[in-house]
Amino acid sequence: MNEAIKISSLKKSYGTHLVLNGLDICVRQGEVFALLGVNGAGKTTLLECIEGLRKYDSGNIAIIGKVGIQLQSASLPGHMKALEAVKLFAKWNKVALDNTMLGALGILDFSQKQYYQLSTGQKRRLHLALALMRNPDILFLDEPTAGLDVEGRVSLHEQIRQLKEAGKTIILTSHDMAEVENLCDRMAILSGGRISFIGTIKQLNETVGKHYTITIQTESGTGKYASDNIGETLLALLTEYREKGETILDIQIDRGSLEQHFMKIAKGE
Ligand SMILES: Nc1ncnc2c1ncn2[C@@H]1O[C@H](COP(=O)(O)OP(=O)(O)OP(=O)(O)O)[C@@H](O)[C@H]1O
Repeated sequence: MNEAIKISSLKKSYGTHLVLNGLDICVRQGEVFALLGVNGAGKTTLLECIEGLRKYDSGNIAIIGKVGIQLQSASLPGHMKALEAVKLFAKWNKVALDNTMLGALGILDFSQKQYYQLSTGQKRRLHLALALMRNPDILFLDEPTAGLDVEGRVSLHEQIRQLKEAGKTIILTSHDMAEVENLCDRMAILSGGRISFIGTIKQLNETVGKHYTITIQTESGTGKYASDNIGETLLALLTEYREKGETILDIQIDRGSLEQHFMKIAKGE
């Protein structure tokens, strides 16, 4: 598959604080790609470097296609009506209004409302519409569903899926693993200035999926055991408990949620 973005040896510091320490990432055309990491890991910094909004110290970023950006903390003048903003952006970009796109994003429902009157979800949809104005090939979404209720989230997910179907490459940051699992083809986890994992959800599960926690409850207490080989460990534990003459009351085997796996990798454990 062709590349939409190719990043090599990217470094960025704020003063003495090294935030991106030599990143190599390829994003393929037409995929939904997530950037993950704990607060302060450098996701926004990386996005802004790719978008050309922030200078980086060294390395290379190649972008193949037209870019649209939805910033995390975008804002418009409070008294500007939604439709006025849309018309202004269309004029700037020298494009005709795309009523189909505006209708699909639900902008026409609140087009006469002033910006300050819009809900968080309506603002997000408006900013997405503005980002789509130039009909970009590559779309950057910085935490697109943060602060949205369930309905807003579901509707934005549907819009992102439709944009993918229309052939767009989408790069988003998120803290929500369920969202990433639902929407994204691949992801990169940033940790300590480096990429600690890059791949699909399936590959993430395969990488970390063999770490089990076994909890065994007996009359004399509860024992917790970590294992990479569930069959062997369980057999050894059962034999040990039998030899000690302890009656097992309950056994629980926990494979860990995707969220837990992510946190371990993101924290560099
Ligand atoms: N303009 C700046 N000047 C100095 N330091 C900054 C600046 N912007 C970000 N940083 C620092 O760089 C690090 C990475 O910040 P960044 O916002 O890129 O992280 P993030 O992963 O997007 O975090 P979050 O999940 O909280 O949005 C943080 O330690 C932050 O304090």
